[in-house]
Amino acid sequence: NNHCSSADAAIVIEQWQQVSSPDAAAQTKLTGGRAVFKKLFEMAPGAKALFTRVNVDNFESPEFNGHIMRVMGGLDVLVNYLEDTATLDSLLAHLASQHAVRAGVTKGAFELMAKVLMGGLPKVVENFNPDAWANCIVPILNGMSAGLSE
Ligand code: HEM
Repeated sequence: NNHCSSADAAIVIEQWQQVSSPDAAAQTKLTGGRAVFKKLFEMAPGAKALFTRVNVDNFESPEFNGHIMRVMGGLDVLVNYLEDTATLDSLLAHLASQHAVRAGVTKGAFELMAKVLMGGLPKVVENFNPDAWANCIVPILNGMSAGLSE
């Protein structure tokens, strides 16, 4: 499949450690994830309604915290599998099917998420390498949104 080169993958995996290492993760994943969703809803206010079930109206509720950590945990697994593209594709196919059953989730929302991540990550990752990240993140988000409507 069209994933990033192993050189790009190595950079991204190494830089992701700054966000996801065990001592950083408990806070950065939650606060970073919150920032991502806040920005996403600013850019696409209509998307908020998709998350009613996980109590999006109470942005710091246990339910929405749980949702954020499922998403960030998912992203963590994907990034760490960038160099094993067969397993990566299997993970992406599973996530794609989990999103396909949620009415209203579109490809466009995933494109927006890519933009939000590319805008936010430089704030928490030192020496952020935009090319490597774009090369790796875009195929991941495309893979997860495969089969969704535009
Ligand atoms: C980095 C990108 C993303 C990752 C890794 C990700 C991952 C996940 C995971 C792991 C779940 C929980 C699945 C389950 O337990 O059933 C989930 C649920 C969900 N995701 Fe995503 N997601 C991402 C982006 C998005 C985007 C861009 C949207 C649309 C705006 C979206 C919409 C949803 C919805 C509506 C749910 C169900 C929430 C609920 O439990 O009611 N996701 N996502």
